[in-house]
Amino acid sequence: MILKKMFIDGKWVDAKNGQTRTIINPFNQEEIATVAEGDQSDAIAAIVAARQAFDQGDWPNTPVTERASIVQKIAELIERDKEELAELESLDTGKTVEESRVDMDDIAGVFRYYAEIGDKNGGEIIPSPVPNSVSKVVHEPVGVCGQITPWNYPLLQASWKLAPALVTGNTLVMKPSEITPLTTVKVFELIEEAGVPAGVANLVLGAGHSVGAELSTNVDVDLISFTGGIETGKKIMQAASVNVKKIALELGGKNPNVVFSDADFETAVDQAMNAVFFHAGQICSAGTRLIIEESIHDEFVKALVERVKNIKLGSGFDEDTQMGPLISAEHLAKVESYVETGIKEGAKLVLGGKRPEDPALQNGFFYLPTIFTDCTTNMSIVQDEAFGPIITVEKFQTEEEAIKLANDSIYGLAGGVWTNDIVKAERCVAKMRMGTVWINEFNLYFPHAPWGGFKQSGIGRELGKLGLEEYTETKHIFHNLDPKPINWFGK
Ligand SMILES: NC(=O)c1ccc[n+]([C@@H]2O[C@H](COP(=O)([O-])OP(=O)(O)OC[C@H]3O[C@@H](n4cnc5c(N)ncnc54)[C@H](O)[C@@H]3O)[C@@H](O)[C@H]2O)c1
Ligand SMILES: C[N+](C)(C)CC=O
Repeated sequence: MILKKMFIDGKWVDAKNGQTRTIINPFNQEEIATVAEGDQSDAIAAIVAARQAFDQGDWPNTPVTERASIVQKIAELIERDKEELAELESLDTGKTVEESRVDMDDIAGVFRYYAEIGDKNGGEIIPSPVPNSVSKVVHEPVGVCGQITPWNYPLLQASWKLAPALVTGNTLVMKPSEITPLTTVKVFELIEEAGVPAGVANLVLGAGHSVGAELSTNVDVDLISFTGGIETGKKIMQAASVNVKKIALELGGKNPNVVFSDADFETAVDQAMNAVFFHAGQICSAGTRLIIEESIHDEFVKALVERVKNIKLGSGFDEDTQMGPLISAEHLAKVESYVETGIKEGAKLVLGGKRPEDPALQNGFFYLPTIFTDCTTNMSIVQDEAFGPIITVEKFQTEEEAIKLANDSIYGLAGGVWTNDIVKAERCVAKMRMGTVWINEFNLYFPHAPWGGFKQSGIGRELGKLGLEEYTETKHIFHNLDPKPINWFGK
């Protein structure tokens, strides 16, 4: 099996310690790749390269139009290699190839978007209170950026960091999740092909506690951008305080999906199902907390169960598969334990709650789509992010109650409201404490709109103009065109 290497200072290298890691397919546990397993020393080498490329290299001062055309070239190369990338992503994560193809289109779109807006952040002249002077604000790259990504959308989450960092003139060290590094390795091949200079974009593979921890603590890293779980996010925030790094955190969610009785019933059922069971619920913005108006609750649950029980589990490479496996044995065990806790807490299991019995699925990390009713906000299955195919159903009688239930979470990533009453919809979303709220929609994101969380779902925003600004420092330049002594202390 070919060894996938790391990319440091423009060279493909093995881990200094010679270690490797085997990557397995979550569908059948077959080995799909061997990759270098770097550690702290490789992270330091990459940070040194990125620091030198920023402090002494040309990249930060390269005209933004030139950087943008390289970012545009990366988008074109991703489109050229879309099928290979999609298949790699599905091998690595278990998601369907159809889903991975959609991801690759989104990813190319993110690079295109930042190539387009990279030169639209040119700063401004501001009115100066001093005669004969010029006051202007400019935006400069932050410096060396550490970028850490999760396993559920490996390349998509990487693209949200790579594209804005590169176009704004930063240098970077990226660490993908150690269990799903393959598409990120491939994209670094494309970054090299597109002509990004040596040392500007570096890739280190390895575990969070070694490579990730070094990126978070090393004083030569100016910004750390992290997407992952809340507990890791807290550690990174603490570590980053060592040199008051800029931090951007995209953390978890426990997202409410509120359905009023006047919503379009069929659409709401269909989308409630999609909101949770797409990618086996391994989505930060999955609509795991279904909050239904009491008058339609029973009928809605019945219709949902009828639809969900037919979801076809299987290989992401089979055309009729609708849901793949979970990512790992550890994650499967975590999901199983959430379900056990839910039962103990008194939630009513109405579907799933176990692994499938189909012999063809026994080597994969599969779990059946699971529905709990009779849930209350004090239950841990309603509060904790299980990150699996589990939906909890709560009911409400009044709009106020619905909003209270929706907001009753430490998280604030995303949420949805289903109703045909546009005034009620606007009233509700105005009160929902989340970074993204959808009306008659769920789980939609696109490059132009910012993404990020309220409350403990994170700090900062990715995508949109704000996603570009995360990678810049703002500088005020004041120029006195007619300097004279002030004589405040006399002559
Ligand atoms: N808000 C968003 O946009 C968004 C998007 C995708 C995923 N997520 C969240 O990601 C989580 C799932 O991903 P995961 O299980 O890979 O998360 P995780 O926190 O376990 O790992 C994420 C990354 O952090 C690294 N890491 C682990 N320990 C570290 C440490 N001490 N220091 C530095 N890095 C460390 C890991 O190696 C990995 O690369 C879920 O909570 C999900 O909601 C959020
Ligand atoms: C941000 N998103 C929705 C693409 C992936 C979350 O896990």
